[in-house]
Amino acid sequence: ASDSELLLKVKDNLENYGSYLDSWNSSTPPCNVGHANWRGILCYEGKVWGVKLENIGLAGFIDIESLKGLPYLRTMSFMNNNLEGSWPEIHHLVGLKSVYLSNNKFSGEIPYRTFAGLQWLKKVHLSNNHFSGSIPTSLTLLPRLIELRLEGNEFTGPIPHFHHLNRLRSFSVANNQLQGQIPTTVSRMPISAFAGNERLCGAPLESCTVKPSTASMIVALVVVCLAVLVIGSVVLILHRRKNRGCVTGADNPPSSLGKGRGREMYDDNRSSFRSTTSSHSRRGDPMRLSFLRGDIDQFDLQELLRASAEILGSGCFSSSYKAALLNGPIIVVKRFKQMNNVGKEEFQEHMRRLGRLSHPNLLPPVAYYYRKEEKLLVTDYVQNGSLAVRLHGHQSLGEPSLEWPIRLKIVKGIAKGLEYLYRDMASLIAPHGNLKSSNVLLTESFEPLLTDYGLVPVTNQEMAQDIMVIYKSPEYLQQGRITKKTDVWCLGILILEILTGKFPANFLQKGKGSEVSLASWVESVVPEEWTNAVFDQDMGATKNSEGEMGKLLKIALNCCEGDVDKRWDLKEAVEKILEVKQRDDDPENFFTSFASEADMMSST
Ligand SMILES: Nc1ncnc2c1ncn2[C@@H]1O[C@H](COP(=O)(O)OP(=O)(O)OP(=O)(O)O)[C@@H](O)[C@H]1O
Repeated sequence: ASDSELLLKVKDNLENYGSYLDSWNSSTPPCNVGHANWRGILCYEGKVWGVKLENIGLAGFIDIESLKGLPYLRTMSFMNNNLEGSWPEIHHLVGLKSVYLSNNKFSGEIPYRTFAGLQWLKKVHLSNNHFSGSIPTSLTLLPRLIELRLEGNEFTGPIPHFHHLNRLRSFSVANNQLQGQIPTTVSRMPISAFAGNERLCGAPLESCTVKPSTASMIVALVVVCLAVLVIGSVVLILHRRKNRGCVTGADNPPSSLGKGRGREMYDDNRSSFRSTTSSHSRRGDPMRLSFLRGDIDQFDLQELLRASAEILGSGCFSSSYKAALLNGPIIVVKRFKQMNNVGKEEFQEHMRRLGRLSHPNLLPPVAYYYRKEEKLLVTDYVQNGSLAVRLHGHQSLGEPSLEWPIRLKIVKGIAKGLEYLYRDMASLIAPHGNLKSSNVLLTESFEPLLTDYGLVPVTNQEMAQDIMVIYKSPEYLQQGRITKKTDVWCLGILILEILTGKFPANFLQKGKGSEVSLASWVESVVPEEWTNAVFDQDMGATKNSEGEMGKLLKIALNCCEGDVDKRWDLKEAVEKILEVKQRDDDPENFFTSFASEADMMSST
């Protein structure tokens, strides 16, 4: 559809604009080069880059589906109107730099991932609406955020920990119902930014040493009891499966990986939390779930009690269960089988460390549970399942295979997530330790999320050697050592798997070099034959893209280099990966340059 058709649809869904939008009609395009024809439309070189409809008493709803079709849309303002209803899901407006919805009547919770991936977003103005629930945690990851105005809503819970606030010049969460300690990252803001939230404490407000009221103690007690019941049910379900043998994703042929397997098990193993809860709680085990993320009120524990558990898969290392809450998020509870040598303090400290990590390509744990013989990690459920299933199980699931642009996006996301782990878990020799396709999950927009990272220090050493991918590396198999470049080897093998569609035989190895590795097979084929013999035929290579595919394949081979001294380090590998383009003739990153020019013009 043309810009004009899309914007007319937007108009159709708005109400009460009177004659203000008379210029919005199909007789002229919204933009001519140099100027706008339509009122409230901002143009740049003949392209629609902004919609600004303020102070006109608008009602109706914002048709985001149509706005999605405007590739150059960078700013959107509907301030000072009468718009109501739930949060307009701006998640897909990926080029957006500013969003102004203040002084309307929007209400309800804002999905916590709604800002994920909106990497250009600088200004978010949502003040004086009726938004409720937690402040969405995805806001905390926006790298360019300079203005965040959330005052005058009904947000509850704590203020999340923001990561990129050096540039922030305008911030307010005043007049909400927030509570808890103000994170140090925002404590330099003026008192007025926090005013009107009775239960907030810590600098710049008063310190947090107030005695808890009786009411809050009762609430805390109820929450702990519910947590005990929920964990009881999960533990019981997990116990039932305890001795059913061990099948690692890594040791399995691709056909039995992931979703397909999960579905088979679903029928046999569907369990109700409620039915198992009561029997387990009678035994009165002292159990406590520790939450690592601020927005825990997303987990309504009473709802959890009514939820059903479904087995996603079970490996040597872990078994994963999906639990669907009635009106809330779907979560995954993962039980680890090989962590019983770790002391409580050490385990807790490590989990807190993992909980502090935050990056758009990581799936952080939400909560954990520690008992000597049981370790559970709770994470969000990720919609599109694992990369392993998408690569190897898509045919049996009747789903289309992944095209080259998506595969490249996945590789870049994995590289960025790994780079972050190397920076923030620098003390670990292998900051990931178990990078493989079943530990890469895909969001709805196929953004990859790394999981099961940073677990080497809390895993039993002798079992880790059988389970974790780093211990399949040439340096470990030949010299019994791992290095800072061992995760890079795992990355290389993973990229080969993504490009060839073949499951890496390396991971099947129990002993030394018993199988031809994926890397040596690729190396045995001459580059001229790569298009026909090496690249996954389902990837859709074209004359324009195969050169770039070849570049990525060479990068992977450099990462898989058996001689650790010659192997690239992570920094070099990531730099090279991020340089790969979708096509040989990619225009000089038009998107990026346009975005920064348009920003200079955005006076709003
Ligand atoms: N949060 C999640 N959302 C969606 N699917 C998940 C999630 N966590 C795990 N899975 C999927 O569930 C299945 C089982 O995962 P799990 O981590 O227990 O085993 P694995 O990765 O196959 O093997 P291993 O035990 O060696 O880690 C895998 O297909 C995995 O991709």
